Amino acid sequence: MQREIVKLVGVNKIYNTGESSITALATTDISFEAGKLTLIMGPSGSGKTTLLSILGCIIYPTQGSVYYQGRDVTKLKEKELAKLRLHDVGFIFQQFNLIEPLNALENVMHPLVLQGDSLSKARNKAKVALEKVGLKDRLMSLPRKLSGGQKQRVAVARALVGNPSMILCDEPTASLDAYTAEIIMNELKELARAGKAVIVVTHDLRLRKFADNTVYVEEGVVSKELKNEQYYK
Ligand SMILES: Nc1ncnc2c1ncn2[C@@H]1O[C@H](COP(=O)(O)OP(=O)(O)OP(=O)(O)O)[C@@H](O)[C@H]1O
Repeated sequence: MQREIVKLVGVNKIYNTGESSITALATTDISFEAGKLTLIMGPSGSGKTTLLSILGCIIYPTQGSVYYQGRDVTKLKEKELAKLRLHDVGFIFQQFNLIEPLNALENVMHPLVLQGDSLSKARNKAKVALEKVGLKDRLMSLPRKLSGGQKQRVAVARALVGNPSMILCDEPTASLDAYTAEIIMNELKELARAGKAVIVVTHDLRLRKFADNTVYVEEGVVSKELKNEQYYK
């Protein structure tokens, strides 16, 4: 049975910049399921990050509702949204966003400690997560001592350690070589197979082979069809 994690109903986003307003996302109805890796593709400025930010409860839509596991989260206050993000959503970014003075283990422990886990519990869970991504020998390494691929694997461990139901990735492979990008995409695919909804924003058409679904965003319009392939070349 398909399990819907997040659903947008009649969602749009209009940014008012003073003199003008920009429709970053046109009215959209879409849902994302557990167990699926979905790519969000589109040219620069088409609205991908806006869509991802709405899915991750980072920004509110201008209109419409966002149902997270059946609950309309557009009604929640910012503090409640922050709690939801911390517990239910894992984020992975192009630039890894690791905390430089903390080693790999501490970086992965960090969200657990924020969630209220004791240090020893957080340490144990973080070790297991880092082992899962093949980094059990680098627990004490600072980010600057790690390669790009290893940094991104620490970020994957950090995103999965709290057992979120959804993992959102913004260009997770853009700073990596093709070989390392494949390793990271395989790890993300495994997380989807383990039952998470994994949503990946990318410009890279080569990543389509990892996707269960692909959605395209062009000028704020979300669809299942790629209309302008030349943008991706
Ligand atoms: N905070 C903001 N205020 C005003 N306009 C914004 C804001 N954020 C995004 N926009 C505009 O909304 C549109 C969509 O931006 P968005 O960042 O979602 O695109 P994108 O597809 O993620 O682009 P890229 O691939 O270059 O990261 C763009 O025209 C952008 O300039």
